[in-house]
Amino acid sequence: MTHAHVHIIACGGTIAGKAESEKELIGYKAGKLTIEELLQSVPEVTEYADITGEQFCNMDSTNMTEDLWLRLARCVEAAADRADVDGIVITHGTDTMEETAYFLNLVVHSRKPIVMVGSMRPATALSADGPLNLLDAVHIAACRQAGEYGVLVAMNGRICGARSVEKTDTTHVDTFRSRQMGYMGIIQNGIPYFYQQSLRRHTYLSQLSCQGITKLPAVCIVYCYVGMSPALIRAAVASGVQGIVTAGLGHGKIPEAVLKELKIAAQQGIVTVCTSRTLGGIVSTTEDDSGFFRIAGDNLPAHKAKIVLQLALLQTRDPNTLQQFFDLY
Ligand SMILES: NC(=O)CC[C@H](N)C(=O)O
Repeated sequence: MTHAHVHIIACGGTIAGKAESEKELIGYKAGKLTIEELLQSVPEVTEYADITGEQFCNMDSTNMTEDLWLRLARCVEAAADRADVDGIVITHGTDTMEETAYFLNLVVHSRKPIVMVGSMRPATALSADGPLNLLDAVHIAACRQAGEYGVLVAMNGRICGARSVEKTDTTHVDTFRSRQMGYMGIIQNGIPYFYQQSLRRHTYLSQLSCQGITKLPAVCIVYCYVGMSPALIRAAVASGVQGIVTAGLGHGKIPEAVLKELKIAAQQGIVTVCTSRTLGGIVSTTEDDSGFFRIAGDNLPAHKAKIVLQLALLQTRDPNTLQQFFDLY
């Protein structure tokens, strides 16, 4: 049987992390091992696929930037366009993995498997979770069917979709979940099993794109809480944002004084997208008596709604048209 060719794009994170001792699970440096060293820790990968690798960056994903996202999207797309590549694995720090996964899910227009993977324990730890996670990710990327479901996150035996995946625990290995929508699949003993897929547009069906873009539109997130100052909105406007995503209360509610500032911002063409800090349920469209139209972020968390808004703003600034993107993606 001929092997699938899986190309690994390495970005760093804890999976490439090193600590002073094998007992040290927190005080370590992320992004230290190279892709070659990572692969040495799990030589079994070559039994299941022909592996090539490239070091895209080697960093703590806390410092991921939108500029790197644009470059990474091009790198992934270039790999996916290669006739000799069947699937792609991206190793990445877990802190921003859900954002990178969703960004790539929207802008990489490929039907080949794209699987993101990381670890919660550094490579030097007792019971490091990286090697098995990496082996699992390679198995999934070698499985043609996996390309149907958009960008996937494979961690701790679970397969999550990019739209719904969330990091739910600061340090535990069982941190990546899809609490609202459930896992897309499970990987057991090297075999991926799929149970569901997202009906929201992604990868080969996505009409969002960052092609030819050197900078994403500036959008910020404002978290709502008792005692918040409307000055936060004025500061955001002064910083030059084109849009503001609110992580609102309950059904996306925003304190009156803050809402007033958002209405003023709207007069300058700055759009507001409402999400909820509850991280569960849907925020639906609301228009108040003054005709101030707030875009509804659906059931996306603020940091994912921000990505949709940034990509949609590349195509339109009309709030009603922007809303349609949130209904589709
Ligand atoms: N478990 C991790 O990967 C977290 C380590 C680091 N902060 C990162 O995201 O790269």
